[in-house]
Amino acid sequence: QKQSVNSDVQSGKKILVAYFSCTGTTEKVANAIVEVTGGKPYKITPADPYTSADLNWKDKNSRSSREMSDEQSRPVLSGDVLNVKDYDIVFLGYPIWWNLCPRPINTFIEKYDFSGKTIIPFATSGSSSIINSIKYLKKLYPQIKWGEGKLLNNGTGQAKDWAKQIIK
Ligand SMILES: Cc1cc2nc3c(=O)[nH]c(=O)nc-3n(C[C@H](O)[C@H](O)[C@H](O)COP(=O)(O)O)c2cc1C
Repeated sequence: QKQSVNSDVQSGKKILVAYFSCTGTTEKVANAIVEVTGGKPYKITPADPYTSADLNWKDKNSRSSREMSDEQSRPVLSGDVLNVKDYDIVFLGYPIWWNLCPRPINTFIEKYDFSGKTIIPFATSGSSSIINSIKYLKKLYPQIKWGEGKLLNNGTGQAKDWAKQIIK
């Protein structure tokens, strides 16, 4: 699978770097990936922005806790409408929330038709791995070609090295 991603990029396919980030950590590595790939950045923007109270994982009733305990939760997004047809490969970045991707990522994937496209996930976290979140995405969205994802907790240098190696 990785082989075909590489040759797709070599043949000049267009790259989108879509990401969701509340406190800037994922955004930093997303920007590093943009720099290396020449892809178009796209910030996934919830219509209702997350406040720090919303992000309090110690509070069972906070917005993020309620959303993550509800598999059907799909927070509404705002922001520019994407023309997915313009892109062949999508890097998709998010913070790990409760060992998963945040629900706005599900809203994003379901809002557009990514069937047959390659999506390469990347994430940042406090310490959790990305593996469980990818397993869940593959299960929910088998029509998408999922590239090998990567946890990018070691900053922009790691992000650049990784992205370079994917498009080389
Ligand atoms: C609601 C919530 C849940 C989180 N759950 C986890 C988790 O399960 N494992 C983990 O390692 N980090 C967890 N974190 C920490 C974030 O993944 C980490 O701080 C991430 O880098 C934030 O990215 P951002 O600045 O792009 O929003 C959680 C953070 C929040 C706000």
